[in-house]
Amino acid sequence: MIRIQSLSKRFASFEAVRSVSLEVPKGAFLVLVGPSGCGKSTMLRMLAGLETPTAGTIAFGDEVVSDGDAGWGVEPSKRNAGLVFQSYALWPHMTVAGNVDWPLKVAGLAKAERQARVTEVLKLLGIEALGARYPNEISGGQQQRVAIARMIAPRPGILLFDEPLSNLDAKLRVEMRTELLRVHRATGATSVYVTHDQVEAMTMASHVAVLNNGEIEQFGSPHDLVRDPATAFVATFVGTPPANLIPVGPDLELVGVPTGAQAMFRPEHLRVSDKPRPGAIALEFAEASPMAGRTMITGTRGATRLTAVVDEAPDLAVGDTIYFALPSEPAAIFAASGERLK
Ligand SMILES: Nc1ncnc2c1ncn2[C@@H]1O[C@H](COP(=O)(O)OP(=O)(O)OP(=O)(O)O)[C@@H](O)[C@H]1O
Repeated sequence: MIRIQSLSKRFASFEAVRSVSLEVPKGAFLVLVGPSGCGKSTMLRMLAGLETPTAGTIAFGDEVVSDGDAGWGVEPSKRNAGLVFQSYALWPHMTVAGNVDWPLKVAGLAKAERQARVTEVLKLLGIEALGARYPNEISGGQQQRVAIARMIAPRPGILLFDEPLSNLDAKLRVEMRTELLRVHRATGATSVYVTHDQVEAMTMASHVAVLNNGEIEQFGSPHDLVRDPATAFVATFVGTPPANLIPVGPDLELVGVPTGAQAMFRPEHLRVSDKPRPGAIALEFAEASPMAGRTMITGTRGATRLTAVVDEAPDLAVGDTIYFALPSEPAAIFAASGERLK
């Protein structure tokens, strides 16, 4: 179990993390997701013990490991937590087996026990054939597997990942997501995983915290976030594709909703046509891409950008006028400031 209470981190006058509180049970796969600079890495570094919080606490199970109010924290090496970064940081002069063995040696385990554990984790990561190779003799994807094997070898109760897949090509990244989840389950550990990629977050997480400007916009399951976004930011950040937000105003009048509020419409609820329809919004056709047997259509005009997912796509060239028809009721309404009204 990980419990974070009123956690803040200030660098000089800049507050990178602002009073974050959340709790996940043992075995959870928590993803911290948000745009660049939102404070994800700072959160992870505080969990690892590499940064001391300015205020608030972190507990792993019953043990408080960081106390910002007291200015105190348990040493990184004594937290029962393993960390994997985007760059693999393997020791180049050691073989794959040597790299994985290293933390066990540091922990003072007997040789026979170490050998058995190295074999076991190399097998779990599917790299048992690479034990005698050096890091420069294996691919990037294999190096990342070695880094993960090295992290889990001493059986940490908490696994911390900072964008571990972002150096891999797109296909390998998708495969490694599944692999990582398998390893996470096999270890029974509680994982915290940082990414800016919402698709990664939504496919891997048991719990997601969406961060923006150092604050939690929403904390919940991937399903909760898509079905019931708490803020306009979350509505347009998660989902494939994310929902549309349209300002209530000249393009869209809604009874009882003030001008300036924003109405949310899901891409699968929009209809498109190359012919004008009453109430439809005229945009310029920007792109069409196939998506699981359907077509995702995007239209733009100035700052307005709408996405629809449809069965039948009109035959249009880029720049042609396309009409987006909205359902009569929006799926949600947000204030101009982003908070959910309905
Ligand atoms: N040591 C530091 N000193 C001063 N400011 C810092 C320090 N570390 C981080 N920051 C600032 O805190 C904010 C959050 O940084 P952080 O690295 O946590 O963001 P992030 O969400 O991980 O971003 P990215 O996805 O780009 O890595 C940023 O504005 C960053 O410039």
